Amino acid sequence: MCGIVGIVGHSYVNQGIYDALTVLQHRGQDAAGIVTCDGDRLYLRKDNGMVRDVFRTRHMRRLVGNMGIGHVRYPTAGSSSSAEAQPFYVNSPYGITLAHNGNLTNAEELAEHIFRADLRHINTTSDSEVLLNVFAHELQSRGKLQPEADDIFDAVAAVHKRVEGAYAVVAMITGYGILAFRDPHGIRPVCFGRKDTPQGPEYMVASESVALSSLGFHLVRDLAPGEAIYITAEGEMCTRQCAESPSLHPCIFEQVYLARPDSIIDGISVYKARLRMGEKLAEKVEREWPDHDIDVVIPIPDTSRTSALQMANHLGVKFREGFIKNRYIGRTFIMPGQHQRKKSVRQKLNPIELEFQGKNVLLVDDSIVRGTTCNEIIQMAREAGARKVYFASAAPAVKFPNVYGIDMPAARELIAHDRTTDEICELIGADRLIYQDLADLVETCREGNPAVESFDCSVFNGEYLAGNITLDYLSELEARRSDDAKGSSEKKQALADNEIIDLHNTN
Ligand SMILES: O=P(O)(O)OC[C@H]1O[C@H](OP(=O)(O)OP(=O)(O)O)[C@H](O)[C@@H]1O
Ligand SMILES: NC(=O)CC[C@H](N)C(=O)O
Ligand SMILES: [Mg+2]
Repeated sequence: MCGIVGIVGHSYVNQGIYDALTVLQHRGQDAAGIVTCDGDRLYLRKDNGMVRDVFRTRHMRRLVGNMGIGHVRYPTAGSSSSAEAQPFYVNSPYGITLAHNGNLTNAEELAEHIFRADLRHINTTSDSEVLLNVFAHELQSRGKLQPEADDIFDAVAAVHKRVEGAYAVVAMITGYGILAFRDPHGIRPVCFGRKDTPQGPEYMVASESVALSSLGFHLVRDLAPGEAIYITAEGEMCTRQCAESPSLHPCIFEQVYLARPDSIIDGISVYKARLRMGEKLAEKVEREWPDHDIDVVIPIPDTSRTSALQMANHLGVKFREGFIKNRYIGRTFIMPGQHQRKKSVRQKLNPIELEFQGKNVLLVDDSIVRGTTCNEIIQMAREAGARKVYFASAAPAVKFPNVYGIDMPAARELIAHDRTTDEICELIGADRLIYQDLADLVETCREGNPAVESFDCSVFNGEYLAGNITLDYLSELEARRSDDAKGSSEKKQALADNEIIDLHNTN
């Protein structure tokens, strides 16, 4: 779940893209990049790190031009080397740069085919570089000296036929315009907005609507599954459906954890969906535990705050901020290694002891994935003097790997995989554990937009709608990307860090 952004404006877009990336920082903390286009020249800056660290004033000054795209990365394929920071670039045809949120499930076959049949060289292990080369090949094969919107949309249609998995993409065609498209299952989000200026309209595409509103663009709508939008450098905009049988199955984990609460995704206010998650969870407690003895509801900051607040309201129990978050530490779940994630929970959250002493506390989190957070937090609550520590998750048990852009590659790393709720409860050291039911979670999200008939719930139910996800695929993914596997490839990554073969990257 990286963050993508693209702007076509009437003045330099560097600051706007930078600002949008800071708003999307919660979607990826590993690397950031911006490429801008001025006439027929591109200017690129990308590196590992948070947005504020990657772009210094000197870089910003050199990112000139009235259109550009940007990316914040949370790796789900390849390595976390700076060589795989995005946007990626190919020089032919026209010069194309591309940034991608999602994960291709047939990247290996495609890479092989691109080399053998399309005679294109891929220099990294990133699936996004593969995607760029498939698109470039398809656009090149239209054979036009000057591409028009229909040529570009035809190339997207051909990409949809070759590529499997999840992809929300923004790409820039040097000198011509900016393109964005969404996979035919609409798994990862992407929306577009417009701002009217005295010089004419400006357009922006982004992973989440919050990036648009914070830059003064109004949300026009989400891209439909399979749909593409093309905005020329002159500011003309058109859209086209490029997939043969599109159907919308947005990732439900965006609503649970990934997205900011102030975003609206596929017509669903994330904030309201999270409020409803809290309400449903409270109803479950009332149903299954009518004589509960909870004294206080305490959220695990940040993401669970909205659900926990509503849960407490509904139960008629006090809501208290029992953990204070160090605002300078990012999200722990999207950090690359288990050691770092574990250490960060303690650095990030600190208890206010008086809220725990002698009380039966209900700790509420949005989800339990590896169990890193709840393990530490329950221990901290006990150390702070809690009498009983109950734990509730606004999402159901995460039991299956994700293959669509969330880095959960190994079932055995998931605390709920092959375990009952009682077993998990014991393992995390809670006095009671309550999970949301999947049907309830789906209802809380659908209520926001009943037109969304189905969600990608694969991490909860193991049903993979896009791509051919076999047991072999999953075990191969686990072997390649589990924490152990990533650890052993660290040395290779360090070497790769010095191997960017790309546009001149501003130092
Ligand atoms: O079971 P785990 O593997 O620990 O994963 C789940 C936890 O990770 C996330 O928090 P994170 O710190 O990433 O972000 P937040 O501050 O937005 O809650 C999520 O909100 C849960 O708290
Ligand atoms: N989280 C994502 O969307 C990742 C995009 C891409 N698969 C990468 O690893 O760079
Ligand atoms: Mg959290």
